[in-house]
Amino acid sequence: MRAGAELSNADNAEFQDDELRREQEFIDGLYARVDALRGDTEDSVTDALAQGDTPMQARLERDILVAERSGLLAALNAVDGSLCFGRIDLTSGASHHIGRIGLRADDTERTPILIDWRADVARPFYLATGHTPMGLRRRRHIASEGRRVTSLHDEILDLGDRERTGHEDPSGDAVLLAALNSARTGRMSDIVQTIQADQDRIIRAPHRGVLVVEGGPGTGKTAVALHRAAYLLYEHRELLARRAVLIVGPNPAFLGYIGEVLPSLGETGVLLSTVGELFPGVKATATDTPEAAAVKGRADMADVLAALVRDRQALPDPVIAIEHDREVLMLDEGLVNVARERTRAAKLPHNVAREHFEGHVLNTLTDLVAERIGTDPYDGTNLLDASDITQIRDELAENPEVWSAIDQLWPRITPQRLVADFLADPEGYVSDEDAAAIRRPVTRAWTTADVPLLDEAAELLGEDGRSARAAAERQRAEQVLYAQGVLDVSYASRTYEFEDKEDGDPDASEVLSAHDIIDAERFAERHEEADHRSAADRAAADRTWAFGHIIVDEAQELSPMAWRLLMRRCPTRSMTLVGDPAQTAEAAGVGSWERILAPYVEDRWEHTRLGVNYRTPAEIMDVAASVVRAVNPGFRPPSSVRSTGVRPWARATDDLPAAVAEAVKEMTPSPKLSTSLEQGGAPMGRLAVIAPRALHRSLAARLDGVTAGAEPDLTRSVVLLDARQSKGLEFDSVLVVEPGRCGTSDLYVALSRATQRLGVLYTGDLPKPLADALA
Ligand SMILES: Nc1ncnc2c1ncn2[C@@H]1O[C@H](COP(=O)(O)OP(=O)(O)OP(=O)(O)O)[C@@H](O)[C@H]1O
Repeated sequence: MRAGAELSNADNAEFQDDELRREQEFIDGLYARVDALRGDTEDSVTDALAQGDTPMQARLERDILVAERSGLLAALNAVDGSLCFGRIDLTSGASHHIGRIGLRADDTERTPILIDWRADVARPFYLATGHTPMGLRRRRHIASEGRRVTSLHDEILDLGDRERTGHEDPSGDAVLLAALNSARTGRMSDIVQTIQADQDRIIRAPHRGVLVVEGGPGTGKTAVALHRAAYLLYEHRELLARRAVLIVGPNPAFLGYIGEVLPSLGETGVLLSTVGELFPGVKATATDTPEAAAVKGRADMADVLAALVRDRQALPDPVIAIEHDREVLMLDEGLVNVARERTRAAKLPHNVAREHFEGHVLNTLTDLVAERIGTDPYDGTNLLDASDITQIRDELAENPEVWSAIDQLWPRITPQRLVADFLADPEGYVSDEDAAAIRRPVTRAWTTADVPLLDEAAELLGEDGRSARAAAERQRAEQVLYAQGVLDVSYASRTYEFEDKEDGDPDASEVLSAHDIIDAERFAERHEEADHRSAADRAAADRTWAFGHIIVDEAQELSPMAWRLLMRRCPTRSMTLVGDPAQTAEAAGVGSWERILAPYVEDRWEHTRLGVNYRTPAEIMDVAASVVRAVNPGFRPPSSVRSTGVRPWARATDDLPAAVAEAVKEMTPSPKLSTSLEQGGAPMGRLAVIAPRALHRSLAARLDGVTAGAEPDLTRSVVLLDARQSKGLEFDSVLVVEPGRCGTSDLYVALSRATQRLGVLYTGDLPKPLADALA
């Protein structure tokens, strides 16, 4: 580095090269440390796995070590090629390199050599400004390709400091703009190198309570939510590794799109899911009409389901006759009503309460029998003693007619049965119009809007204590069987060895086999303890799991019933909700955060806003905003951080498939562009054709290699989507087809997906706001 003297061009180039070389050397050292750590970790995993027949306890410890080390290995592998991206030089003379993970030197002090971006020490990298330098004199962004440093971008934060490196970036945003202008890959990438100050504050907001992050298209809500998950996992590692973080997204394609961000930050302990996947054992494969989804999502469905359950707790009409001991017992409405009210008073879920109801009915019938056979004809007193009564009760409990009456009056019900029956015959529980919207045959597959109903039903029904015990017993028996199988295998292999070595006489051996020291019961217990699935995997299989933190993306879309489900999964209410009310598509969605949250946290939640659009250039955002402004004149879209000078266009056509095919050719990278954008022969640019679903078949027929359907492959160069599917995604170029057939918010979403180019194709007339904006 030199003081700011004048340099010749040649001197300057050499000076810059020196600086680059020094940085490269340092980063080579970091990679050498990573390689060494990786080697050690791999060796310890291999050694542990090679410890064949160790005692059980040692084997458990080994499994834990393998799981932990494998996680570490995954993190080390994930950061390879993008380990270090920044450096801060402090006025104190210290300097720190910032990276995706933290590293320490292999010396006795274990000196930190790379600071994790989430550590407090790294914070000035994101927040310092010339106005508030936070003790920094310089911030450096380091750009790399793989392990090779390609350029340095320095910002001088202490204006009195005259030392220069030759890599000064006076605007301070070259790295950000390069990231925003880079070709899309079909997978979201992390933004760890260029997190902006307002985003950083949200990422590091305290863990407790509900935080709502609102912002228009492209303001980085999704990116911020994912980095917040990584930050919380770092800051509250112990709690969140145990309870896991749940990230809820609108559809599987979106989850695929964001799925690589957290692993690239070295974090894997997160469950990504749609609401439709949150009831273990059910996969939502069918689709509701918007009307049906809206009815099913309404908060009053909770009351409807509660009423359905109560109605299953029936009364005899007017009496059930039970043949017992050559007599007939009359179980009438009055008697059952008493048993039912006593059972209900316990306020237990229906299936759990069933045991109580059984008890009350058996007692009632016992009284009837005792009265008949035990009453003294002279003074009316009962001559039976306690053991007689117990015997009568036991005999009644053996009578299948008693059980058939109980099954009729208080049946065991599964959530699936309750919801399927309701949807097949909803009359009487909802209005005729709503019933017409949701009615469907019992056999149809589940939809996303059914899942919160199933979950609500599961809460109301609970698990019958007896069947829960039976299930636990079954599971235990399976484990014992499994353990028996393992022991048998070990026994068989022992015999084989002995036959070779000891002439087939097993008893001649001094080697103990597993059979000798442990039986299947004990082995099963050990096996149970050794459930080393990650918390995220266990959470995915457990409907009643309480997550440590929940992040909801596109939160504006969720129905009140979906919120009930999510709140049950997060009793601590540690949540981050991100969304944009202007992009609400679902009729079931709730219009205001107040209304969503009041039932759960009253007004105890934080609201924060992101106002800069990093995705959509100003030229495109103006067009997108015009659509919302037509219905809401006061609407203010987020301001775009860049403009490209490329104007969006609109063309009329009377042959849509031909016009789309032509436009797709124009909008996929030109040969000139593709030389710079191609990598490994595959064009980097991605184009989305966003068209009404009814046109997909005819359009796809004219587009070679296009990907479409419910879960399109977003890494392909041309993707065909409808507006709803495009939510949350982004592409280099977007072609919107027949905008007049989209609702306002869907069209706003579709028009705001492009990072570079937007074209519009239509038949007939262009909607007026678009015609004005594109004139
Ligand atoms: N600080 C940043 N540095 C680099 N890129 C950023 C930054 N913030 C956001 N981006 C990029 O801007 C784009 C939009 O971000 P993101 O998808 O998170 O926005 P969003 O608010 O969720 O948008 P939408 O509501 O339209 O889905 C992404 O490509 C993201 O990587």
